[in-house]
Amino acid sequence: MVKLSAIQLTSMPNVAANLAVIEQHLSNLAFSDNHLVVLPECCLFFGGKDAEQLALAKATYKENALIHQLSALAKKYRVNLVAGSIPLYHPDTDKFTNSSCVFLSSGEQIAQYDKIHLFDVKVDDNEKNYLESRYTQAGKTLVSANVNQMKVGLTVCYDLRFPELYRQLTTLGAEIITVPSAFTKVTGQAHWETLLRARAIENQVYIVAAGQQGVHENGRETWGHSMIISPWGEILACKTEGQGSISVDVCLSELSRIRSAIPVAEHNRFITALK
Ligand SMILES: O=C(O)CNC(=O)[C@H](CS)NC(=O)CCC(=O)C(=O)O
Repeated sequence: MVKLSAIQLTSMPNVAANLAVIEQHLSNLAFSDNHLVVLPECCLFFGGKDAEQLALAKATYKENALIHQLSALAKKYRVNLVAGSIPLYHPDTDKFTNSSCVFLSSGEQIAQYDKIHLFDVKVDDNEKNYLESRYTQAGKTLVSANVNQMKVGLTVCYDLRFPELYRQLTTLGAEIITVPSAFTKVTGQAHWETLLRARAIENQVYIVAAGQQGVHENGRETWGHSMIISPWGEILACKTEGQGSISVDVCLSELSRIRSAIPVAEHNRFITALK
């Protein structure tokens, strides 16, 4: 058995305040090496002015401060932590990567995934246009992490709309795929649950999706509805609104049962080349 948790946040443009909220939620969760806890996208800084994330990434680059703070939390609360995403400075381009970092319960960092698909999109909400690529450098590489018995594939937010990424992570062995997010209220209402359940069903994986939710300091509204979904597509837990955590105990042998009953990986005529 392993335990999967997602923490939903209404993050502010203030690292210390967000760390305190994360710490409060972590302190309510079970101490266990077989526990995977997922935080939302931009968990340490969200809802500020456009260039502020870049400024934070630059200011914390030398000492790797954001990584150290998250590592300390994973160690203190003895949980394996998929720390949603944080901005990490990329000097070559003078931008930052929107990076999902994985820490073991020892505090050791074992993975960094840089968001591949950037949200350059027109959405009919307060802000209308999003241009994530203005300050963000897109990642290029698939990343998975082995966390004890858990084979975890990493994605971030808008990546959810690109099923090829999920298929490749699954083909490379992922059994749990994490989706730290800050979906807009408008697109979340229309698409979030359907996309998450489809990714879980088609790949026969557990999905742990942790969202931002609420009205943030810059007026932006996020959808929340953090969810843990089974490889059969069932919503095992959901937090619609507010900050807080959801947790479920799952048995990873459920995966092999579903995968042998409906062997889509074997039947798939497109993925042979990837194997
Ligand atoms: O820019 C920041 O401050 C942090 N990054 C985000 O909030 C990102 C990029 S703007 N949001 C998404 O990817 C939303 C995707 C989404 O809502 C959808 O696919 O419908």
